[in-house]
Amino acid sequence: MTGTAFLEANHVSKQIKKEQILTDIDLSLHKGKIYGFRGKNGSGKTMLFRLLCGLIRASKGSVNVDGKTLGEDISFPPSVGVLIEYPGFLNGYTGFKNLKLLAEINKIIDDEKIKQSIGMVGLDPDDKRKYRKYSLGMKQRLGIAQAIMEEPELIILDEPTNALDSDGVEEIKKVLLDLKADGKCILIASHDKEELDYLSDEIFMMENGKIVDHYALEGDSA
Ligand SMILES: Nc1ncnc2c1ncn2[C@@H]1O[C@H](COP(=O)(O)OP(=O)(O)OP(=O)(O)O)[C@@H](O)[C@H]1O
Repeated sequence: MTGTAFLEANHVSKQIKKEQILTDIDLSLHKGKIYGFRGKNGSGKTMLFRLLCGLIRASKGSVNVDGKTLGEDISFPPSVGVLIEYPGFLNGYTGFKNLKLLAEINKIIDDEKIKQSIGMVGLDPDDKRKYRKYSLGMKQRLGIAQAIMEEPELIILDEPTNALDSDGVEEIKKVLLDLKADGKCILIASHDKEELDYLSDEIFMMENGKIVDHYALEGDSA
């Protein structure tokens, strides 16, 4: 693909103690695309995502976002939405209140935008139930709303459709394709080959912390 990549990983490796977790990862990812990451449990998808969003640092190599190097020019990508494992939502607050607390960190969106994001993932923004009463699927939807509410340029989602019923999966697929059409750079890890193939422009296959295959999907939903 021509043009400057939005997110680049250059020979990235990660070692924790003696264990080699990621080895020589190269990525060149663009805006307006969805990238799917597939691999067995423990193949390194989550660790790679942590690294790309600045939560951990590479042992070797570098990650650049929009031309800036993580850990040198910037600590975190300037505009990123992340869903990795279970977000630390507070049990005693509603979904809206949880997102409002998080929105107060950056202060770039108002209540209306929070409610709109909650609605986009198929939840009721005015639901008075506390987070502890949410089903697993509702928690997952709220996690996605949290990741997209500030309209970040880079969206990193680890298993976004986990725990969702088939309606939920369809809703989230549509949300992700709309975000792609808006020019976001979207990374998704999933075990579901069919879902990943449907959404993605390119697939990265991971095995033992390495990218063992990388291919573009023809005739995707773009
Ligand atoms: N904090 C840690 N310290 C040391 N090793 C870790 C740590 N976290 C994960 N690992 C190891 O890193 C490897 C990659 O794990 P990772 O969670 O990235 O895999 P994954 O592809 O996301 O798996 P899954 O599909 O189960 O989510 C595994 O071998 C795991 O045991």
